[in-house]
Amino acid sequence: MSVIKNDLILRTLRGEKTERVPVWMMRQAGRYLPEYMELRRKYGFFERCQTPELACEITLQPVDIIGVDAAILFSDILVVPQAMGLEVQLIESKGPILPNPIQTSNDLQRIHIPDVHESLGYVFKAIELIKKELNGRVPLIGFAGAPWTLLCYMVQGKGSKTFDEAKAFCYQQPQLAHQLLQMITDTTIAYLQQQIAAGADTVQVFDSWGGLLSKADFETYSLPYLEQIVKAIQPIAPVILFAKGAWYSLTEMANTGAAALGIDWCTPPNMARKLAGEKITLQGNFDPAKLLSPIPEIKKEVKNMLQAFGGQHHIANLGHGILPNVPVDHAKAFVDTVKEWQPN
Ligand SMILES: Cc1c2[nH]c(c1CCC(=O)O)Cc1[nH]c(c(CCC(=O)O)c1C)Cc1[nH]c(c(CCC(=O)O)c1C)Cc1[nH]c(c(C)c1CCC(=O)O)C2
Repeated sequence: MSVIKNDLILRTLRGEKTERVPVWMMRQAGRYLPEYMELRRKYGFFERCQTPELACEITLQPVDIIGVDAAILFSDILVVPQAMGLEVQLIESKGPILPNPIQTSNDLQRIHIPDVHESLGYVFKAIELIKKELNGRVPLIGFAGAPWTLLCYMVQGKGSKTFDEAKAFCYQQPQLAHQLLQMITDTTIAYLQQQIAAGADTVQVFDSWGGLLSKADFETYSLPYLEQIVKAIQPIAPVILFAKGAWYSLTEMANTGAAALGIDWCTPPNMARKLAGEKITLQGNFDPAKLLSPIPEIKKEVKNMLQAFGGQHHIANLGHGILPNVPVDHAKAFVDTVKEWQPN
């Protein structure tokens, strides 16, 4: 194992003070990069995920091109439902499609808690390769979808603005919903443990649709499962919880013992800090669409964001994934501004 030269993110996650704020971007390996688009023309989405050499090459692209302080594994949250036995297709311009979603207790019989070595071994191989190629330049972030967000896709069968069918499933058949959430949680814990065993230095749990639930429902259908994941994983590697839109439960999420909480751009940094407490690291929260502003405007707004977080116990990031139409030099301006900034 090589020593990590730039370990700013890991030190920030441990709650240490650092000489500057570290930075990475959600979905940093993706369509705004011409180098990614070139591989996208040649290989299918899951082919890119399942071929360790391709996953490795794509993971390293933003490290080499944009200069971020961490790599994030190139994969997708939907490889977990796939490993559990559901068919997942990724249709260009339509997003994910699961042709046989879960709707009844019979449907639950079609899925299982997989042996992650067998069904997701390609991910661990990719991680080993990435660690070798990174050679300690920056840490590697592993990840998984939160059980609630995966349930959304597994029940709705496709992307949605409201995930109303997934919510109806929970409200009409709560017992079944909890059974499914527990199966996803057990799979996710084993999956993240093996990502860490393969070399991931930290992991992020993406609850992209957490904010679709009321506080009470978030604390029924999402939080207890996030808590199980944190309890199992935090003793072996720092966990970043990102529940987009679920600002109302930041206190409860901080109480899980996670190392860091992701914040979206609708949650002001001072409010997030008040709710989450003084100790925990906060990550975020630049509006991804603001990367479409002129570069001088991006620089000004990034500095405002950094000042609002105060310069310590903060990992600079977007408040959600980078948009495909962001010019590369705008993404680079975001990263460079963070790297150059010092608090007043
Ligand atoms: C909800 C969700 C998914 N996947 C993910 C989430 C949670 C984060 C979020 O809310 O954005 C997570 C994800 N997906 C991908 C990564 C790779 C690592 C990274 O760079 O952050 C990560 C961390 C690659 C991807 N996953 C996907 C792409 C685009 C595929 C392509 O067309 O090349 C990439 C680079 C496909 C995908 N995968 C998913 C959707 C809805 C889509 C289609 C919409 C879209 O294209 O953005 C499910």
